[in-house]
Parts: sequence; C-alpha cells; structure tokens
Amino acid sequence: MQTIVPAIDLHLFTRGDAKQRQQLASEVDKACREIGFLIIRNHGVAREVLEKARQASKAFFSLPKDRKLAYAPPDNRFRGYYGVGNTALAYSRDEVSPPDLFERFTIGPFDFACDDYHQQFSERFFPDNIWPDEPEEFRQALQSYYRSMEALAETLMQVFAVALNLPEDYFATSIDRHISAMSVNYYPAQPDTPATGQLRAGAHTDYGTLTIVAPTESPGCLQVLRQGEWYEVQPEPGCFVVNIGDLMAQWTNDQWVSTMHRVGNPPRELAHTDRLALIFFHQPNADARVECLPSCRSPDNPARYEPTTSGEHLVNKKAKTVRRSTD
Ligand SMILES: O=C(O)CCC(=O)C(=O)O
Ligand SMILES: [Fe+2]
Repeated sequence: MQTIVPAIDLHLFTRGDAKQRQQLASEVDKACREIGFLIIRNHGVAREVLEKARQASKAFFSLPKDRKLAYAPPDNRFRGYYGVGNTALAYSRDEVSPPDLFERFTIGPFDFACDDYHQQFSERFFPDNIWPDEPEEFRQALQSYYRSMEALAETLMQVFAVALNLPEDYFATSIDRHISAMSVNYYPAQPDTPATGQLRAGAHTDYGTLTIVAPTESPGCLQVLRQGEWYEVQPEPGCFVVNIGDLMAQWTNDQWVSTMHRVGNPPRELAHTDRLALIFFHQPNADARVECLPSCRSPDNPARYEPTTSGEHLVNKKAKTVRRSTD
C-alpha cells in the first residue's frame, strides 16, 4: 500500500506572512478536496503534553479488566471506558459487522461556564466525565491534552476559513462553546485470529468538523479509502493526522470530502503488537447552524443537504455505533 496523505507545515500559517498563509490555505484546500486527510507538522502542541497523555493512557489500559470496567458509563452518555465488544464504527453506516477490536476511554468538555447554554444542553452534550482514580496522573494528563487539541482545532478552523475564501474568524462563533469529545483508543495485541471481516476499527467516516489523531506507529494502522483502494497512513513521529468529518463536508456542499477510513489488523506475525491513538473529535457548539456555505453553492450546484445543527447531527450519528454499555 502506498501513502497518499499530504503533509503541511502549520508554522506557515501561525508565523508566516500573508503570502505564506495563503499558500498554506491553498494546500489545505487541495488536500481537503482530494483526500480529506492531512499530516500536520509544526503544530505547536508541546511534546510533553502528548507524551504524558500517552503514558497515562497506557497505564490505564494495562489495568486488569475489572478495574477498567469500574469506569464504564452507567448510561448512554459516551464518557468513560468501553471494552472490546461494545463498538463497531461501521454501524454508523448501517453495516452489520462484528465488533471492533479496540477499547476506548472518552472524555468531553469540562470546567465550562454555568450559563443558560450549558444548562440547556447539559444532559445531552455536557454530562459529567468519568475519571479513574488510577493512574493518579490520568485526569490531569488528559485534560491538558484536551485543552491543547481545542487550541489546535481553533487554529485549523481559521485555516479552513481562509482556505474557503472566508474571513479567518468565520467559524469562531460556531465553535466557541463546542461539544468535542476526546477518546483514547487502545488496540490490544491479537493472540487469536480476528473473525472474518473483523477489524481494529471498521470502515466509517467521522461525524464532526475535523478529527485530530495522534497514533503510535505500528503495524495494523489507519487506512483511507480512495477510488476503491485502501491506503495506509503511517504517522510521522511527533505529527498529527487530521481528517475532515461529515459536518465539514455538509458545510462545503461536498466540495471537501469526509473520507472513509478504518484501522486494519496487524499481519499475524506481528499480532503481538498493540496500538494506542489519542483522538480529538472536534464538534461545533450544540446549537451551531450548519448550512451550505454561500461560496460552495450556485444555481448549477444547489445545496445538497438540509440545514442542521451540530447537536442534532451528532445525536443522529452516534446513536448507531454502540451495541451495549458494558462488556
Ligand atoms: O485509531 C485511529 O487511528 C483512528 C480511529 C478512528 O478513525 C476513530 O475512532 O474514529
Ligand atoms: Fe474515525
């Protein structure tokens, strides 16, 4: 499998002059039209923040199963621990498939204002996080990482606005009270051969605006679908993989693509290797209206999607991916 995901240098936007910023935005526009995936270099996220989140996550997933299950959500809130067997990402496409071979720990917004907006949406989009007592540093490490991802997503949304010939702050008021989730996916070693059609993560598209992934390098990695072929995305050390989700495709009237992806199994001779990915699913404010951008439609190319809100869209998609709440 060859790789086909272009890499971009975010410094050109954050530190560059007007010409460099425009050049970067054009590269992003091209990548989002063609493949919907990017590798981000010079992203400005401190290496230490990433490493601490990784280490704390590894320590959590190496706990015995019954201790991890103590942090499974008591309801359908999409927070806390989900064991192998709970999720099949392909369900979101109404596919029937065996469960995915990963465990997941998910967090959402925290320390937000106690205002009308957050109260109105508290049950659906701002439920309490579930924090393990062990390892001790887990909560702090994941919260710091979440904050870094929020900042990076904000910068990327500015790049997106420029790439779409919009004012740089075009999306600002749609994402300032966002409902993004962050998951750590742990893909264990596979001593037993997976069932037919069973993958580390089944083929799916992501739901939101953009997803920022920090995967460990390993066999059994992320793959993207282009023109009927699967291509591997091997991460560059210290860089992030970013992909466009369905909401960005809707906003741009499918000019930008929300590309199908999956995580493959390692070859049997490397089945003893595991994989860990930190994944930030950026999702605009619950009440943010998502409607075809004026620059993406014309009389010949009318809007393909009904306007929606970020919250409605998320609820509709998410309901499909989980089978049961405990293992
Ligand atoms: O583990 C990865 O690299 C990506 C997983 C993924 O696509 C997802 O959880 O949506
Ligand atoms: Fe995904």
